[in-house]
Amino acid sequence: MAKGITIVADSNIASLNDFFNDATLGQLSGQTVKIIPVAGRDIDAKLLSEVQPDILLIRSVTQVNEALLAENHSVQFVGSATIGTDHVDQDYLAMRNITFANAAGCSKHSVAQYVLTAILTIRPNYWQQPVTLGIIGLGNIGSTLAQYANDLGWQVLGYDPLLPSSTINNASLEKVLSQSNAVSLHVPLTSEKVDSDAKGSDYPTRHLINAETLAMMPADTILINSARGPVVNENDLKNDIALTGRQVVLDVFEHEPTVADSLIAKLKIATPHIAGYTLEGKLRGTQIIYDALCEKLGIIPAQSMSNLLPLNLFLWSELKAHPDRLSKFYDMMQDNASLRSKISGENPDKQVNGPDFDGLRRDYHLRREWQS
Ligand SMILES: NC(=O)c1ccc[n+]([C@@H]2O[C@H](COP(=O)([O-])OP(=O)(O)OC[C@H]3O[C@@H](n4cnc5c(N)ncnc54)[C@H](O)[C@@H]3O)[C@@H](O)[C@H]2O)c1
Ligand SMILES: O=C(O)[C@H](O)[C@H](O)COP(=O)(O)O
Repeated sequence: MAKGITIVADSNIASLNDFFNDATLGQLSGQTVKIIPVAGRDIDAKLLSEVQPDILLIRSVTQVNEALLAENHSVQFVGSATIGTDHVDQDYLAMRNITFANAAGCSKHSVAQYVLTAILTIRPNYWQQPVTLGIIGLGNIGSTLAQYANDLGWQVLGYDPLLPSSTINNASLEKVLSQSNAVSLHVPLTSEKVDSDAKGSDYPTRHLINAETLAMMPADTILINSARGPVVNENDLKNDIALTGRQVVLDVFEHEPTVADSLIAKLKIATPHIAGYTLEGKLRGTQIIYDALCEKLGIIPAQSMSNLLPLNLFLWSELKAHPDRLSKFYDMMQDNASLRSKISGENPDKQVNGPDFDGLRRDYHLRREWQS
């Protein structure tokens, strides 16, 4: 009897059992598949030492590094059903000869639609008037957002120092910040390169938005962060808002999953890291890591997300024709209210506690991604 395949997986990964089972993974070798679903923050070194799984499937809340895997000698594949990879020490995995896959691009449309919804919820007149949209980071999400902006006839000012100049990568950071009606952040979380450390960046994004860069932005320029919380220095942001009255939308937070009320109270819109949380975005994330695992195992994928998607009637073309239907496509203020309803405690420690923030994400009713 061939040894079975044991998988430890973040229980917040969409449709785990549909993608990872005897039929979808064991059809060649006759192997049985055992999935152990665990809350992402509870996947720890003790668990991996005791269970010794073959495969580890995670999302962004599990830090994958030497501390997690030092006592584990069985994992051969790590899949993160997310775009961001700042929670994974990829150099360590490579040194351990552990295959790694993330879900690049999986929720690019979902996040771009989140940003459009934020801007048009705050300023519905932007449906009809010329807008300059600043985009910092022009990869999968930033470039997708630029497509939607162009579709609305908006001008795009884009800044991405790691990509060649283009029709959207067309401005300095200063120009994007100083000449846009709204600025949206779509960069990975990276730190200063130290010596030959491959993990660092020549263009680090940690605290990219700080007192100096905020001062370059006119007071009425909207700022939206749906990238990673630490891209924005939150103390500097609070001071900027107090000074300028800036309208700011945050989906990610520097000290997530804890979020201080002293910050939330200053925000125009605050949501619990759900910009990518559509059914399509999450299923695509699972599909991509499933396909990568099949490639590792040398088998043909036997499951497709198309089998799992109900009819989707949300059409971007319809919304463009009927902007008044935006709240029926995505009522972002409901997510804003849900997060604010979780604020507890007494000043000066009023905050959203971590378990409540995580609960909002775990129980989130997945939106539908607008189809073109
Ligand atoms: N809030 C959410 O639900 C959510 C969902 C998906 C992704 N994200 C975050 O969004 C980030 C971006 O996603 P993506 O799919 O566009 O990633 P991507 O890797 O396709 O693109 C990121 C781009 O940022 C650029 N970049 C890097 N450093 C920069 C800097 N200092 N200044 C300007 N540009 C810089 C890179 O050159 C790249 O083109 C992810 O890394 C993830 O952290 C958040
Ligand atoms: O990087 C991404 O794909 C998104 O930020 C995603 O939402 C990760 O967050 P998670 O749902 O895994 O906590």
